[in-house]
Amino acid sequence: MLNKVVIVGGGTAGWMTASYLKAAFGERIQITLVESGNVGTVGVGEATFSDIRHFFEFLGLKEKDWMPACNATYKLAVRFENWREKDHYFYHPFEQMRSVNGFPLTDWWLHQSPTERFDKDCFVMASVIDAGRSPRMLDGTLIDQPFDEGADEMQGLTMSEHQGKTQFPYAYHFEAALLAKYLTKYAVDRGVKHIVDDVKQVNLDDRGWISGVTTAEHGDLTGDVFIDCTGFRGLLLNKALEEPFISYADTLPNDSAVALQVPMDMEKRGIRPCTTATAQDAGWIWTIPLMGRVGTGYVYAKDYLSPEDAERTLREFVGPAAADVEANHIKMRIGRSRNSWVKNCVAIGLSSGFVEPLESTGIFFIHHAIEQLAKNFPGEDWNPTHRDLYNKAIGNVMDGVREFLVLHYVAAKRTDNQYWRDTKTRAIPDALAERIETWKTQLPDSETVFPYYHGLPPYSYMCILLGMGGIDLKPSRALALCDGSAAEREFSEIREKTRRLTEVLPPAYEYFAQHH
Ligand SMILES: Cc1cc2nc3c(=O)[nH]c(=O)nc-3n(C[C@H](O)[C@H](O)[C@H](O)COP(=O)(O)OP(=O)(O)OC[C@H]3O[C@@H](n4cnc5c(N)ncnc54)[C@H](O)[C@@H]3O)c2cc1C
Ligand SMILES: N[C@@H](Cc1c[nH]c2cc(Cl)ccc12)C(=O)O
Repeated sequence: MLNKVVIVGGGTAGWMTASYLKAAFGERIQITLVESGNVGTVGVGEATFSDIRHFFEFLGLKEKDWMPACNATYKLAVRFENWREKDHYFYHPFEQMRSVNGFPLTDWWLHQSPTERFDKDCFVMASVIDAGRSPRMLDGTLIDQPFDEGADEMQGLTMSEHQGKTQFPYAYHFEAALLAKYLTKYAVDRGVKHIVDDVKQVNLDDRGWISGVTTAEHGDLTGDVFIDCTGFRGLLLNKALEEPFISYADTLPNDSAVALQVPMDMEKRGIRPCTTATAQDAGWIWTIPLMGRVGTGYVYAKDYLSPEDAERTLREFVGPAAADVEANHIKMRIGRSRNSWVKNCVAIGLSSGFVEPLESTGIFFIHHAIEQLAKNFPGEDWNPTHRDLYNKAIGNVMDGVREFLVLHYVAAKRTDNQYWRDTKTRAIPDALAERIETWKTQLPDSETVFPYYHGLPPYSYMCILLGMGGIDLKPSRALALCDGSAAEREFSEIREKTRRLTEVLPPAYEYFAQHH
């Protein structure tokens, strides 16, 4: 039986993989994780998809177990500011899209336009976020939802099995370093062998498969399956096995980031329960509220802005609270490895691939890869079908997310400088150009978005198209022939529900002050 796994790298990818494989295979698998004491982790990665609750659930962890330990907060949406024009914002929320008479409510919105805010008209959460509320009452109940932790009929499903069935109403923000620490304990308590040392060499056998890795002080580590979680370095997959990296730079030019972790009194500041992405002259700034600090960073294209200017802009954006904080400058490798599983090596995390963090997809990619690895775990015959299925799934997830991100820039109305004008003339994936033409007269649905699982449902595309404002959209022609009264009732029910929820839900800070 293949049961000796060596994981190289102890960032979010390494520890999530170690924890999940232990939870999946228990004593029947031996895992050694080696991480360097000299090479640090990337040090960012704080916002998630809502799907990550399937990960914690798989590990048998409840919010109360891990959230306080990671200074975690709730994320109800991404809030996009200034992408259309100055002082404009809209939300991409975690909330199921309603349908009326077979048409998505956003289509009715284009037809009837109750107000100029599609997000507030079509979703309850937009106003709940504006009011700074927690989606849970102080006693922990999740308001107005058909499911909850532990009582969710979606338990035990993988992410792709879940998609389209229900939409959980929130995701999380957390401190990446604290999550890695939490998962280290989880994994080590369950038998994962933890070595802190530098891998100096990757050893190949006659067939070119990995036979072991040589460490500085712990000798050779041998195994059956090697997981490359070494981050942007791709030490095993890209360096030792020479698997090529396919860059997405031609369509997604942001290749750099500068990050600050700014301590703050959140009681005074309050918690806005969402990630904010504020458009800038050469990219955008993320703002992620955690308990005790705000994580922030400027994602930009080096062709348009120097690291010094990016840091200066970010510091001006944050204000005096960041004066004593050291900046973390990061060069991002955007794209994916041609194949993430080659021979007996599987790359997970930044070594497999990465797109800029605009929709918080990094940890989602890791989670997805781990689910796929567990499902396709190799047997002694190394049947290539498992590897091929895995590689297809990983390639599709990343290519699909790339299309979704490119759409943000194509659809953003801003054209006020060269950076933003270039977003309208740069090449985009062929299929996306065709899809956008379709969406101008028929909002995205499951037949017209990227056709393989990539984590984003059609309603996410609708939010970006409607919010960014640069593409002219028309409602379905058929709506002119339909009776619109049911849609009007739906809009007024949303208004009513919004009013009620913003009254009864507690402020997000108050909720965490009590629960952490
Ligand atoms: C600017 C930015 C913002 C991001 N924001 C988000 C976000 O909001 N949401 C999200 O989901 N994702 C985000 N991500 C992605 C997220 O940070 C990563 O997906 C996640 O941290 C996983 O990183 P990793 O574990 O692959 O690599 P790393 O954190 O880089 O870890 C690499 C590990 O490999 C080890 N290592 C390297 N070389 C050796 C060696 N020779 N020997 C032994 N060990 C070695 C290191 O010690 C380290 O432990 C962001 C990424 C960037 C760059
Ligand atoms: N499967 C994802 C899809 C998703 C639905 N809404 C959002 C909003 C944002 Cl900001 C990211 C992702 C998503 C999920 O449910 O998390």
